Amino acid sequence: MGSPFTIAVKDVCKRFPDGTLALEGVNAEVRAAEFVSLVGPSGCGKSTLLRILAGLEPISSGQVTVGGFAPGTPQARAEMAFVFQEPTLLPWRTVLHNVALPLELRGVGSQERLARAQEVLGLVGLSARAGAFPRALSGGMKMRVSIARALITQPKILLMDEPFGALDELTRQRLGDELLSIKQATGATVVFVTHNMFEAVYLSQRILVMTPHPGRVAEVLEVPVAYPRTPEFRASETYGKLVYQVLSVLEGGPAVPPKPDEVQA
Ligand SMILES: Nc1ncnc2c1ncn2[C@@H]1O[C@H](COP(=O)(O)OP(=O)(O)OP(=O)(O)O)[C@@H](O)[C@H]1O
Repeated sequence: MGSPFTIAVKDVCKRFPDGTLALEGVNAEVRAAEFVSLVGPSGCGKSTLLRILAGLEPISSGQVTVGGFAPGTPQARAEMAFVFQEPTLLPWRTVLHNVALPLELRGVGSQERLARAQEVLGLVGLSARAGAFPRALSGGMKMRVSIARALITQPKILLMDEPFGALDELTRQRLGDELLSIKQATGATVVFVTHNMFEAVYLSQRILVMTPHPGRVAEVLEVPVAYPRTPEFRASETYGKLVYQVLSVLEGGPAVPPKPDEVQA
């Protein structure tokens, strides 16, 4: 997947036409191949920020670059894919043809796009269901299809808006592990919106904690634990302390990091 790719958000404000000030003075940077989560209470502007990065929403002031390009430009769009909370699959198409759709829209020939669709279905463990229709899939499987569809264009950046929000805890954890494997295999940069602090700590290298009215980045927390993350990490004291740290910032308290000797390698 290649060249370094970074997201830079400088002093961004977003006011909607009805006057709502959704974001004010937001600064953020995402390094190439980094996994960054956006967390914060409902209405703090997480989805708005993600939609701005995707070029789906204009900013009112400030500066945003995605891999050096303005969001929404063909160059920026070519490098990213968006995964929503709802898998939004076309019910009349098989899994394979849903996954192949982005390549079809780019004019890639049938043989090549179906071969690539098979490949990415393998990445999400769904090769055996290529011929199934969405109605025959569980919620977790539908989300895997949605992720495969996002991966088929080999995006350098994956923007994910609460992708596992509608799933049960176990499926959520499994998909989280799969997502980290995919991220490691593809070198993709991931920006991930979640309400779940445990999920944010488990998956991320850094967490941007946002606060509302207007939406701001209150704190940037490092998760100083190397990949691969393991079930032991979930059971560790470090994990609990990091989650507590995020919650503390959300409640307006200090971001007291765990002491270095408490952090696992
Ligand atoms: N199209 C819109 N027009 C006006 N206001 C909007 C629009 N979209 C979002 N907002 C407002 O902007 C603020 C941020 O919304 P946003 O959806 O980004 O928050 P969020 O942190 O993603 O919330 P949630 O966790 O509930 O999804 C909220 O006050 C919301 O009501």
